[in-house]
Amino acid sequence: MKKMCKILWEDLQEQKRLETDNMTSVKLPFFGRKERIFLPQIKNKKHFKLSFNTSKFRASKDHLPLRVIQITRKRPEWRTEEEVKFVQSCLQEIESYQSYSLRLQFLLAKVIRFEWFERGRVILKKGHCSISFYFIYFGSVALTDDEDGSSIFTALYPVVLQKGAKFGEDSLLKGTRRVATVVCMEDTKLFVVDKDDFFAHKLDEELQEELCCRYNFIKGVNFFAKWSKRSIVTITNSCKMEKFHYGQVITKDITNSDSIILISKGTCEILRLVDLTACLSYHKWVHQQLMYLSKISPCLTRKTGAVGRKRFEDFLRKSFPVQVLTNLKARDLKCNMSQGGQNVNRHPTAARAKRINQKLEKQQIGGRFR
Ligand SMILES: Nc1ncnc2c1ncn2[C@@H]1O[C@@H]2COP(=O)(O)O[C@H]2[C@H]1O
Repeated sequence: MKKMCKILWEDLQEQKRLETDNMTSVKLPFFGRKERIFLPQIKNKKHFKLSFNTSKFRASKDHLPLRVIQITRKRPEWRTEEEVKFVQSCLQEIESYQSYSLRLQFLLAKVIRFEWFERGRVILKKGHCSISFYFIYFGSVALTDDEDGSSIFTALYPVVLQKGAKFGEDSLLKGTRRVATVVCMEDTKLFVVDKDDFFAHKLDEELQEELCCRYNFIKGVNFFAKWSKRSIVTITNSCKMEKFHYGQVITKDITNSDSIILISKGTCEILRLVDLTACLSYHKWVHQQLMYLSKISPCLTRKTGAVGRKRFEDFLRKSFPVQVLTNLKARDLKCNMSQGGQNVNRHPTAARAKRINQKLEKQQIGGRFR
């Protein structure tokens, strides 16, 4: 609101100035500062109309809700659970933060605070004691070996950490000194976790426990059996835990993914679409199955009058267990039902699809014996 008033006031001042300069005699398409308030074609003074340039008020990429800043200014014990959850949801923008378990994310959101540094500002110095660690919400920082960080803007290939990264955690956990100087490459928004809060809220224990669990799990996977301890520790520190609920698609196309997925708990199905239209043995097999089907229920082929392809598709649909192809079936069902003029949810859940499917199958069976 303040911003809006300020812009209006500035532009009204501009209008007055232009009016005194006999602006009406000059054809000026813009009124005031053109990027702020736009005045459509001034022809008649009576039709002066102020209109807002909405792009000026659109949330920018680095936008952080004011409420988050207000909450993180409070002492950890004064933050309510709802506030902490709100901060946690906003911090999902930060990739390195996402790598923690939900429990740790919550604990971090309880103690985290916001800081903003301008370009060129040294955040921490090499050799100093570690008192906090940082998440980059927006901007970038560079690492250097010299204590004052002066070489950063002249170095050819500085190590740069971008939005989403974190730094300073290792020395805080190990109680060692800083191994590098960190300088802002641009105006940078950071979330900071202080050592005192970190240990007071037993985040170190939580973190160690989580890392230990991850390490043991990764070590137990056959694929990593021959990997060195150091490599496994590196993976442990860089991997991220994610939870998926029943029926949720983990990834649509794993071949395009740049990560590998390890299942620590539960099961998932991997569906592969294979084009068998040119495969003779497959057609032979289908033919055999259809022959068999027509033997055990001859009315099916005679009564439906369906063409081979339709019968084949029906057969395929029924030949897989319901839970295996729930999603495909749901899609198929949606299509079938909308053709029949029935009203179906746009995204039926797996359970619902299963129920509808069973109902349909029952109807079909009933139909066959009528
Ligand atoms: N090569 C690197 N790549 C990424 N981060 C680094 C690298 N070297 C140092 N850091 C980070 O920079 C931080 C400097 O302070 P710390 O030693 O506390 O922790 C360090 C790491 O988090």
